[in-house]
Amino acid sequence: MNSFRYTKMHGLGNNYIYVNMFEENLREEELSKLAVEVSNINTGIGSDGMILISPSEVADVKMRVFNNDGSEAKNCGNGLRCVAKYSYEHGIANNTSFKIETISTIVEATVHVENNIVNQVTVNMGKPIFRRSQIPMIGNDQEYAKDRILFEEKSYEFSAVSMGNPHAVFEVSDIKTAPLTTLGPIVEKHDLFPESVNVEFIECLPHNEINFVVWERGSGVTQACGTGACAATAAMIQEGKYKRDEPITVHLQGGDLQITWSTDGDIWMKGPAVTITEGIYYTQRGVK
Ligand SMILES: N[C@H](CCC[C@H](N)C(=O)O)C(=O)O
Repeated sequence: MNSFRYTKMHGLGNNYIYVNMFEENLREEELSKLAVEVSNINTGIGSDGMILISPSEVADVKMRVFNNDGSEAKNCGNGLRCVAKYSYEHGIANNTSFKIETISTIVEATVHVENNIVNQVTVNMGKPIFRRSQIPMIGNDQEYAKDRILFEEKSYEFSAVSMGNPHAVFEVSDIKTAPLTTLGPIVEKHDLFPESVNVEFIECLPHNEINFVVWERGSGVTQACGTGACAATAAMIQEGKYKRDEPITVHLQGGDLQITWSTDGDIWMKGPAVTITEGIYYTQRGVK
């Protein structure tokens, strides 16, 4: 029987099993299946996926993200805040601001500390990508990718944005009636998206507020999606609904994120990170 230590953390209810690879050494070929195993609420620990906190050659720490279907993701906003919290509290990072490497980018995180505990984290998520070919999304290459999908005799228009990972953002009049669990999985695997896609339904409110629900690529409905909140905010500012440099409050099912797209081009995300529990996971897999 093999075992390894884990920490379960969440960002607005978007929860993952975090493994400190400075101390553990899980085998590369087992990672995808292990993510599926630990995410199972009945036979595993239960989570939206697994996140590895590893040494980096180009930043202070590296984050690798596996969805609960075992697919590896290129970025994760809620995961970045939890990795920042963990790294600071466990002495992996020695300053309150430091760099985190992901598959798609290197971001700068700043932890907000009270009595040596990190409750809030601000992350510079870098620049949103709108070019169709870079989402990636098939079709004629546009600078700002909008398209529409017919579903149950209604036409749903969406904007495509990448935050290092792909997002299809649907603006609807009321998210309570959005076809999240019906249209969400169809769009996730739609032929338009060669690498699949995360699917957000949003409702634009006055006073710089957005209501938001998400069907995540590789995990289904989650309580929150940090990169999705950034993607949705960028799309709505691009469409003139809100302004650059003004903080937008995104109301996700698990709580609020503050997203600001600055005129210098970077998107800033501020929100909570919470440690739920830590323990030892036992597995039949040859993980070491
Ligand atoms: N499902 C996403 C990864 C997790 C993103 C989300 N949990 C976040 O907080 O950004 C993908 O496959 O691109």
